[in-house]
Amino acid sequence: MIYQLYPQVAHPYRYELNKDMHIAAAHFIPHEAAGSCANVHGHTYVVNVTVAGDELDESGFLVNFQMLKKLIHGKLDHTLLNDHTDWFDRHDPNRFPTTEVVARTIYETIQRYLDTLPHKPKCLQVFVRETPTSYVIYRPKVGER
Ligand SMILES: Nc1nc2c(c(=O)[nH]1)N=C([C@H](O)[C@H](O)COP(=O)(O)OP(=O)(O)OP(=O)(O)O)CN2
Ligand SMILES: [Zn+2]
Repeated sequence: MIYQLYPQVAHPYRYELNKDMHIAAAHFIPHEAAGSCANVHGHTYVVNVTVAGDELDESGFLVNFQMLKKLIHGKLDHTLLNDHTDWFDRHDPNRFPTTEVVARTIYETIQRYLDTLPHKPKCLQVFVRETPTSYVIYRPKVGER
């Protein structure tokens, strides 16, 4: 159970929802600057996703919480992140499985799904905590949301 307060994002929308997920996964950062993190090791990632919009769908949902979980937890939980070559690439630093890239790629995955919905909700923030002392927030630029 996660009951954590996350940084707020200011927005003009009527509805905002947040979905928390715990993801147990391993990774390694394929670069010498990562030091010991270049070796395979594991985390329980704590992820919070913020979605907003003005309209609900025919179910009364902004977006189904279960769909957000399926898209992210369903793909990554109990996996080696580096194996997801559609998300990560050992030859491109913008696609190494760092906390920054994990947060951005979660955003991209969710927004791609939201873009298929007729009422067009927006993902405004993705919070990813990799360790008790390290987290990243990814937010799209104002013109993208
Ligand atoms: N900007 C980033 N720096 C580091 C990342 C990252 O994704 N982005 N990742 C790592 C390692 O993967 C590591 O798992 C996490 O690093 P760190 O916060 O140093 O973990 P510790 O638990 O050892 O932190 P302490 O505060 O020292 O206990 C490294 N850097
Ligand atoms: Zn790590």
